[in-house]
Amino acid sequence: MIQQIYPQVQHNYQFELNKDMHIAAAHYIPHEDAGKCQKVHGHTYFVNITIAGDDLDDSGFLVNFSGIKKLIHDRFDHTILNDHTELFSDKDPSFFPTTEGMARAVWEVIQRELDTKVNKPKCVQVFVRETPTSYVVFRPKQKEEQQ
Ligand SMILES: Nc1nc2c(c(=O)[nH]1)N=C([C@H](O)[C@H](O)COP(=O)(O)OP(=O)(O)OP(=O)(O)O)CN2
Ligand SMILES: [Zn+2]
Repeated sequence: MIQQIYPQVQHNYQFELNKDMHIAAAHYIPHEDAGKCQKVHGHTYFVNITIAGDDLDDSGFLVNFSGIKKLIHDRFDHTILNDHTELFSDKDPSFFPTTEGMARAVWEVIQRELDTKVNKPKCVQVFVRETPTSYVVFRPKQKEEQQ
């Protein structure tokens, strides 16, 4: 597992947890500007997910680390990202499976799950490294009532 320094996210929650994982997946970017990346190719994505909150659940967890891994790793590992048509589209550039698109998709899947929890944790940052030299950070827009 790569150990690295992550960009920090500002928040006022008392607890913050981070879960790292590797995901082996293939994709292609359906646009001529993507050059060689228009062809199907693979990456070992490195993903760091940051979740924060003030309240713990009945297990004393903000959220179970293994549940987070299951949700994301089991869904995407050894798949073709473009096949996840519930999250990505080959027609709408806003939903191409770019590094940006992957970071936002991971956030959406995680936050949807967190919204079902009684202690209401928030996913405050998703970091996705696609190659040794390229990464994206996704942070949700803050709503007025959030911290
Ligand atoms: N903003 C984005 N730009 C690019 C993306 C992307 O997802 N978002 N993706 C690609 C390619 O798919 C590729 O996987 C990554 O490109 P790049 O970092 O250029 O990869 P290299 O290994 O060739 O880069 P080096 O600078 O030689 O290390 C392209 N752009
Ligand atoms: Zn790629």
